[in-house]
Amino acid sequence: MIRSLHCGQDLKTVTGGIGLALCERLLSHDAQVQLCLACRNGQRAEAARQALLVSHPQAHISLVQLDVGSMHSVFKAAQEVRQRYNRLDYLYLNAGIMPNPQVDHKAFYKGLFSGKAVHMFSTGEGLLTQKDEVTSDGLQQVFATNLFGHFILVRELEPLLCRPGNSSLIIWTSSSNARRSAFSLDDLQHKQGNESYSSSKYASDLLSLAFNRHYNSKGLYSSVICPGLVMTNLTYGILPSFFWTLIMPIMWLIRIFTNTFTLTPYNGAEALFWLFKQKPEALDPMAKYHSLTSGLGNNYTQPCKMDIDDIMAETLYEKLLDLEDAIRKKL
Ligand SMILES: NC(=O)C1=CN([C@@H]2O[C@H](COP(=O)(O)OP(=O)(O)OC[C@H]3O[C@@H](n4cnc5c(N)ncnc54)[C@H](OP(=O)(O)O)[C@@H]3O)[C@@H](O)[C@H]2O)C=CC1
Ligand SMILES: CC(C)CCC[C@@H](C)[C@H]1CC[C@H]2C3=C(CC[C@]12C)[C@@]1(C)CCC(=O)C[C@@H]1CC3
Repeated sequence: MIRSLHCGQDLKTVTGGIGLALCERLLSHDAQVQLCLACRNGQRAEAARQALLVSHPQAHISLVQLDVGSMHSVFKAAQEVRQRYNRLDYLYLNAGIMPNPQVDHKAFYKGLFSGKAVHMFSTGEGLLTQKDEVTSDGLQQVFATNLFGHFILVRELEPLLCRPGNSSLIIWTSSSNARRSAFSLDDLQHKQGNESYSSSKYASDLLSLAFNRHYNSKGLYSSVICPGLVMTNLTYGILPSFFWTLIMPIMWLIRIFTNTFTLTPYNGAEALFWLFKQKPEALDPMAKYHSLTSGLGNNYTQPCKMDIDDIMAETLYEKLLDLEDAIRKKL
């Protein structure tokens, strides 16, 4: 029996985000798959469950309450999952936020004529800043939600993920916006800067590598994906949805030059779905798996080497273990 836990699967809009599209795709592929949706809002989680049951009435879908940005909630959710299940084959770490995003319009127009327009469109580099906040645990909110809550969750679910003779896979939804220069080992939480999103996603790339180094011998593997640019609540927070709808023909045009404009949650979930069909042992720990959509609308997954190294990954891992100790003492 395959069991799969997904963090951040709420149905917020009619279309839902990448997580919900993944659930649809998994159930269409294998109606027997058992899904456990870990969501912060009970009502929206139930709405997502009902939406999935409409197209897959026999599906096994359970819910667990989880606010991945709150460490108390992470410990409680992990305990609940441990009580309910004795194994997990896949853990999708998909929940992510980009609070108060600001677009640098000047940089955008400059970038258009710089000869680096394709790179700018595929990564958003230099275009976005965010304003972060502090959680009740005293952590930076983006760091806590996009990275640290997931780290604690994996550590707490270790007995279900590490089983002799069986391999399991954790899958991080990272981003093409992850950039080494936005991240500092001396400022893990990105207290000092205004690119907390990029920093947290780069940290998840590093952490995935560290997890592979520490857990492969126990049968646990970790992979990283990038969904491309997808129209979801996250992107509607950057520019209003009517604006994105208005410029849709321009985005289809840009897609001819950069296949990273996947645009729909279904397309964005391509790499998440592709990984589900792979043998964890065969995956490259240094690769980020990109969901891509061609100008003609065909989806495919392509690995791309990440700008990461073992020493940085190990240092990050050690620092997160120290922070875990401190949080455990506080709670
Ligand atoms: N859209 C895009 O272009 C890109 C997205 N990504 C990444 O894809 C992932 C999915 O985002 P996407 O579907 O686009 O955006 P959405 O905003 O639609 O989905 C994000 C999901 O994360 C959940 N979430 C956020 N904070 C928490 C929390 N504290 N606890 C539990 N769940 C939480 C949200 O739940 P709720 O409904 O309660 O808000 C929501 O279900 C994110 O990690 C994002 O960074 C990466 C590259 C590009
Ligand atoms: C004509 C339009 C396409 C103009 C839109 C300009 C920018 C707002 C966008 C260009 C590239 C986009 C991008 C993202 C957000 C919006 C853009 C900056 C992300 C950073 C969103 C979150 C991610 O994880 C990666 C995306 C990369 C590309």
